Amino acid sequence: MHMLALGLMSGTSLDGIDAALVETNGETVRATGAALTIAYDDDLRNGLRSVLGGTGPVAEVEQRLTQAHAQAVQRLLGQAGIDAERVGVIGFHGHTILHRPEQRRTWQIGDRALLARLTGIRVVGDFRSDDVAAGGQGAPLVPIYHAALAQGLAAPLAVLNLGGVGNVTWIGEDGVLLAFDTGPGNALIDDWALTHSGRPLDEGGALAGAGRVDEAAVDHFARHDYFAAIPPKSLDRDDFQALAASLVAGKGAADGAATLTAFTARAVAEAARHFPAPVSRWLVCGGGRHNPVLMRMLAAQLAAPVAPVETVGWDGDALEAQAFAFLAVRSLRGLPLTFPGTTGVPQPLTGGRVTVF
Ligand SMILES: Nc1ncnc2c1ncn2[C@@H]1O[C@H](COP(=O)(O)OP(=O)(O)OP(=O)(O)O)[C@@H](O)[C@H]1O
Ligand SMILES: CC(=O)N[C@H]1[C@@H]2OC[C@@H](O2)[C@@H](O)[C@@H]1O[C@H](C)C(=O)O
Repeated sequence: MHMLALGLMSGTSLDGIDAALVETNGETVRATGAALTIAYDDDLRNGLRSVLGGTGPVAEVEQRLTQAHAQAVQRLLGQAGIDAERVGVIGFHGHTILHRPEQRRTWQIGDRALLARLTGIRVVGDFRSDDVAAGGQGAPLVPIYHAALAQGLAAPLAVLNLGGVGNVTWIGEDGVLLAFDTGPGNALIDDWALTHSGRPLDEGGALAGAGRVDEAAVDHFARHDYFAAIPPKSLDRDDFQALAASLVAGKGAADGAATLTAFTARAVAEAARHFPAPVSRWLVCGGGRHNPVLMRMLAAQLAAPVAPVETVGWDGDALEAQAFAFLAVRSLRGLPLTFPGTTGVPQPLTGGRVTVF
């Protein structure tokens, strides 16, 4: 049975909370509804930064983060004119502060019971733990949603998400999936922009567009073991931070931004080498598709056409939040969230924990 579900995602780029409504039975999507993003205020963003890695005032930041999510729910429902009683479930990803699947650890903060109490809606969260406990990568989780949306499109195709980290879903004929994190998405570019321009992102790729790419640095970057490793594989937000920082140290603002942007594009090109068969096109979602310099670099490096997901009628800003609505419904129904081809888990596996208010 289809139900109205509300998905919430606080992504690795630390830009804010995405919230979206979806009508789904966890297998097909009948309709997507309203969506919004609430940017973090500096206090909460700094609070989140201070607990990355799993240390610092985690409990206090978790409470503030959960309250901000409750406000996102109220605002979305207010804007859409929908009563909370009509929403069957909230899919609450929380915020990843630690991701070490090789140690069978992944940690998303977010207080399900508090969110359920504040909204009066049952909440599914903790989507990654069961997968990691079973030996999976715990990420990416969105591929099964990509596959649901892509029903009817010509395969093979690739759906690329450029958030803080990049991840890709290769969808073959008969819906076969291979998915993994590609490398850095926007996080390195954002951090560089903040340090060198005082702004939390390279708006429109303005900095990168004015700079020159250091191709030798890009080649060096591409020799990192991660790119040759056979997928599935996943990353923490800052896994490439030290390497990237050393490769752009001493560069001017524009050249550094150009080179970091080229790292992201090259990581995607390296990812394509692992595909079982070439794709007919790349559909791009996530904030990175708003960066025209990054999109141009991708188009120059990839063999198939590259376009934002809007070309096929999807909403590239709301897609991850929609996915957690979809995954929450799958969780309630006991349907698997992860698969050998998406996280490397030995068998298709259910996941998520439900809390009723
Ligand atoms: N107009 C723009 N110009 C350049 N970059 C942009 C623009 N808009 C968004 N971005 C980039 O997209 C990022 C946000 O992307 P998104 O919301 O997809 O990330 P996320 O969901 O937090 O991450 P993840 O998918 O890793 O969880 C911003 O931090 C910024 O780097
Ligand atoms: C551990 C974690 O939170 N990973 C995020 C991150 O951001 C992008 C990429 O790295 C992806 O693996 C994942 O998020 C999306 C929503 C996913 O699981 O599909």
